[in-house]
Amino acid sequence: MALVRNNSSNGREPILSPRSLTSPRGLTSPRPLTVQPTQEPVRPLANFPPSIWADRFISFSLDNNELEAYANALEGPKEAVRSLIIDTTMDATAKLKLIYSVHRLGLSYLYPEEIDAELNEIFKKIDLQYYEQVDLYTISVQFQVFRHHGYKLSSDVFKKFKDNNTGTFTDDVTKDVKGMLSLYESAHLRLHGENLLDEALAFTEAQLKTIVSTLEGDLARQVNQVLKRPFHTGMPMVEARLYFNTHEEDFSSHESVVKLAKVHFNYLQLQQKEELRMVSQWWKDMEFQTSVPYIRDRVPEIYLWILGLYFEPYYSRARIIATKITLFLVVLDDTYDAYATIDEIRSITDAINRWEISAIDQLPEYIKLFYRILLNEYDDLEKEYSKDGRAFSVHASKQAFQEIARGYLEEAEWLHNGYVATFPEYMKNGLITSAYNVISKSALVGMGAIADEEALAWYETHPKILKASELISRLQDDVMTFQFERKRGQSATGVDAYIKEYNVSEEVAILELMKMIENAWKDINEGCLKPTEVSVALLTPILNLARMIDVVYKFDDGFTFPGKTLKDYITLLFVTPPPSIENC
Ligand SMILES: CC(C)=CCC/C(C)=C/CC/C(C)=C/COP(=O)(O)OP(=O)(O)O
Repeated sequence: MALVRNNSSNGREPILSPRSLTSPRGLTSPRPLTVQPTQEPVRPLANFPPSIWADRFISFSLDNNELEAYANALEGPKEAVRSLIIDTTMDATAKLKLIYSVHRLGLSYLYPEEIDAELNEIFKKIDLQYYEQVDLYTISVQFQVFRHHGYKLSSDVFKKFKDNNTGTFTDDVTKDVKGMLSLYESAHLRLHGENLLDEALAFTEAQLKTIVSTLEGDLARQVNQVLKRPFHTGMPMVEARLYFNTHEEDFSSHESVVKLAKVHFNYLQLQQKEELRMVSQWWKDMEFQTSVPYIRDRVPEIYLWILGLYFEPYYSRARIIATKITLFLVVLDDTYDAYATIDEIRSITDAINRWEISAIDQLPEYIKLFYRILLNEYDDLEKEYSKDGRAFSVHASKQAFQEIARGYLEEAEWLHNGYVATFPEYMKNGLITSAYNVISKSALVGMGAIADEEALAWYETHPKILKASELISRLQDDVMTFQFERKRGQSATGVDAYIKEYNVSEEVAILELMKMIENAWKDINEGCLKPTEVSVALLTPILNLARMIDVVYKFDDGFTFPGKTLKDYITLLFVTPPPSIENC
């Protein structure tokens, strides 16, 4: 949340214009609108920057023949890469490098069993003595490839790079830029107690920053890229495109990998542009831009966020559902933070908890259309998923939505009463308002058979990895937005709660919260190691939610002001043509 508090009504258009009362889905207001000459209350308007994209993505027109042609073109290289992965004549070092590249290019979901079988076989036979003979780059790649896939290769493999006398890293490390870069990537996979990796991260970061301006070509691009964001905390789809552009030497010897990556990028871009068109059209048809014009109008940004959770083609329906529900969250969050009065917030929260259309009468005019659409969308989902016995996931999403409304109300009550919560109190509510419980549960709705009742039951236990992802979301957002929130008179942030609780300076509070975020990342890394509590397919969206917070909030409030990172990412994925497949 950002921008300066603005208490004037600002000469805005009436919130609910007659046009906004009808929609193609028959969402007509039950009563004719009579304009009451009531006095407009003081509202905490934020004047959010408008959408950068306007209707740009609505005009896309999918050519199904083209999509099908790409789908067919995938088959050949897909099988050729499969043959490489299971090739018994390839030595373990080459095999691990291949699997590393396949993973970084976003292709490992095509071969889950083959890759696991290969890694399992190699991991069983690993002799730590082997690592005494090999260079830093090779060790780092192997360390990452094992940890990416849940195998806990010991961080002791890096021990030999530390000088026992000085306790620092050896000169050989400093001279090996590629090795350092790869060690830096590896260190982000650290677990609790892996002090060597904590030190390696600080050391390599400082070294790479010192030398980056002296480098040229791909190496310079790679180092700049990793310093901005290492693979492990990035958005998988974007990381795949960047890796393809700057690490060609890693995989160019395998022609089928190059070809597969190219066709795959082209296929996915078409599919995703169509999905983005669908949600953009829906948003326009639902007339949110006119009924709730005070919110952050961020359809491509929210679609990107959800694409960050899962990009696999078979989650297309899941992405559409999760995007719509997350857009509902934006409406709710901005209504509570940047428009409604406290009485209106109480009544909206009550209506969301009653969840029945008759509750619409208690709502202020401006939010009635939203309420109707919210109930309709969930009704449609319930009908759609009841057919195959999956309505339980829709109910879980709805309950989480009701819970977050109560969480937002709690924040609003604190603010209304001028109360700064204790830190534990803040965090209890803050994990709810992180929105990640709603989003992760909503993400399950369209995922199909793997998101069964057992999977949901695991989510309901509020596992450590989910808590960690929520904590990262809540605190990374707070650290980047608390100054703006304060300016707007919003003091419900973790930074203020921490300062009050522990009577420390702002700097100390921020450092402590950053440490909590680091520890939460270690929890996530541990939760992704074998044996995992649930399947990797269910864990990955939770890991990816944490990654998306890093993407959006690492440098600034990238959601309120999406003109930097998110604009670049949206441009790269949905505007810039993917690598050409001519001559493939
Ligand atoms: C909290 C957070 C980063 C959530 C991310 C998940 C997500 C996409 C939620 C939808 C609503 C949203 C964009 C909240 C962040 O804005 P904000 O900074 O105004 O959130 P706040 O009002 O909860 O601080």
